[in-house]
Amino acid sequence: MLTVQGGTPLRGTVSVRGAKNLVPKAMVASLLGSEPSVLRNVPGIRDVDVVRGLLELHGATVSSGPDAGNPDGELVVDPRNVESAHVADIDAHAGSSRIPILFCGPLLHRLGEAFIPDLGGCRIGDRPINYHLDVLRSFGATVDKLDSGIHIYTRDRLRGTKVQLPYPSVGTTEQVLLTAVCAEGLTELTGAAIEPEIMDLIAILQKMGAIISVDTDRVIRIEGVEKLGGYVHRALPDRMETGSWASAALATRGEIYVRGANQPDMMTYLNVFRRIGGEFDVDEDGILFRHPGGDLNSLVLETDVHPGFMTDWQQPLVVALTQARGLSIIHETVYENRFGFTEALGRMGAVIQVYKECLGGIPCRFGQRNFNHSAVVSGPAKLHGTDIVVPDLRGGFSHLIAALAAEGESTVQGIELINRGYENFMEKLNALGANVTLS
Ligand SMILES: CC(=O)N[C@H]1[C@@H](OP(=O)(O)OP(=O)(O)OC[C@H]2O[C@@H](n3ccc(=O)[nH]c3=O)[C@H](O)[C@@H]2O)O[C@H](CO)[C@@H](O)[C@@H]1O
Ligand SMILES: C=C(OP(=O)(O)O)C(=O)O
Repeated sequence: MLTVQGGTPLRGTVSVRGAKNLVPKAMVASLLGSEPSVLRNVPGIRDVDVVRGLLELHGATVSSGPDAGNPDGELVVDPRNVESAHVADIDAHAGSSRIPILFCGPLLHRLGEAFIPDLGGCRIGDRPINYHLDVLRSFGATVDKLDSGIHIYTRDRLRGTKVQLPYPSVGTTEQVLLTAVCAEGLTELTGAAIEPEIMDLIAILQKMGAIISVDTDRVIRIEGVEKLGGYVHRALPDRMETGSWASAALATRGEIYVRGANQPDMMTYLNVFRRIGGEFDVDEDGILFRHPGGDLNSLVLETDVHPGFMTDWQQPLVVALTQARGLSIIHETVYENRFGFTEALGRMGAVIQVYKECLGGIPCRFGQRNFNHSAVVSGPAKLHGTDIVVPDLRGGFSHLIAALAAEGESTVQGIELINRGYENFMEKLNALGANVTLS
């Protein structure tokens, strides 16, 4: 449990490393190669440990790692001895992250079959995998749902296909990429997601020998090749963590320099940060985020797929908006259930009302479907400490910064969930002058 004494502005420097939404997938991609791959800038987060464990279960050798002796966060994955799709304790990884579903393409190419445990990840909506399974079927694989997970297999080489996504799903776009690169012939994906982490994955696959073109209007074409090699790659920085610290600076009236932050990937966030009244300076090594003093501005915001405002930025920003003058309206259009964390904020004194209606310009998939996916925040609210149980990764970080912005003491339980996406967050909080103690 964490005890937080709030009310002190966070000031100082934190470093961000490779993106949680790229690094584990880059590790999976290494399974497609005939030689070892080297990934740099790997953060010490739980999602990386989970994928490392899965790769080792399948027979890959994973060496180095993000420890004190490895400041560059280098990870070497040697897939040459991968020979097992059905690993006895794969269920030990059930519920730990979303990544296991992305092992399908590489394992089908290498071994002709894959066993996928039940997936984890944040409980912020139903998170079905119907698009993934439809895509795998369309490449020619057979999908059997078992009590313990899913068995996917093929006797022949997978064939290129045409896929049209009903929604630009990040994971399904990655599923198509990781499967199509070694399938026979051409794959055309329309309605693709184009998040920066996907572009970085495409860069990795190209280094391995893949032929992938990203056309206009969310169309990606992949020409399958017979064989891929290894890669050497430095992962792009984590824009979700960058946005989280930026929101923490606003919420606590502080000033945080995020070393490693990359402006091009933060464009949309930075525009919103400036509209709220936040100030920032970009230099070669990172971005300095600061509270301007005085009042913040309220605003109307919709989350969306890239290049829109990313859903993973939403929860920490809501905490900052509790301190803005006036009414802010947030319409969450990516996940149907991402406002559960506001209940604890309400107990801390925030004034937040959630609505089932689409309170935004774009009617989204969740309108008329009974999901609380819009929120109205009224501020500025004086926050006070309370007892909190972390609900999910970003919700947990948001609770933490709310506790740091609040007057008095809070207790936060379940902080292990935060390790899934924030490297060394306790050390970083201490470096920023936060008054937090672990017991
Ligand atoms: C590990 C990782 O990279 N996670 C990110 C990834 O999640 P993830 O890849 O799981 O998110 P998706 O983009 O696939 O999901 C977007 C929407 O599509 C729906 N959907 C998705 C797949 C499917 O088969 N059927 C279906 O209906 C989902 O329920 C959701 O409403 O992208 C999200 C959107 O940027 C981010 O919030 C997550 O941090
Ligand atoms: C929703 C998130 O992640 P995941 O898809 O891994 O649950 C997130 O990082 O905010």
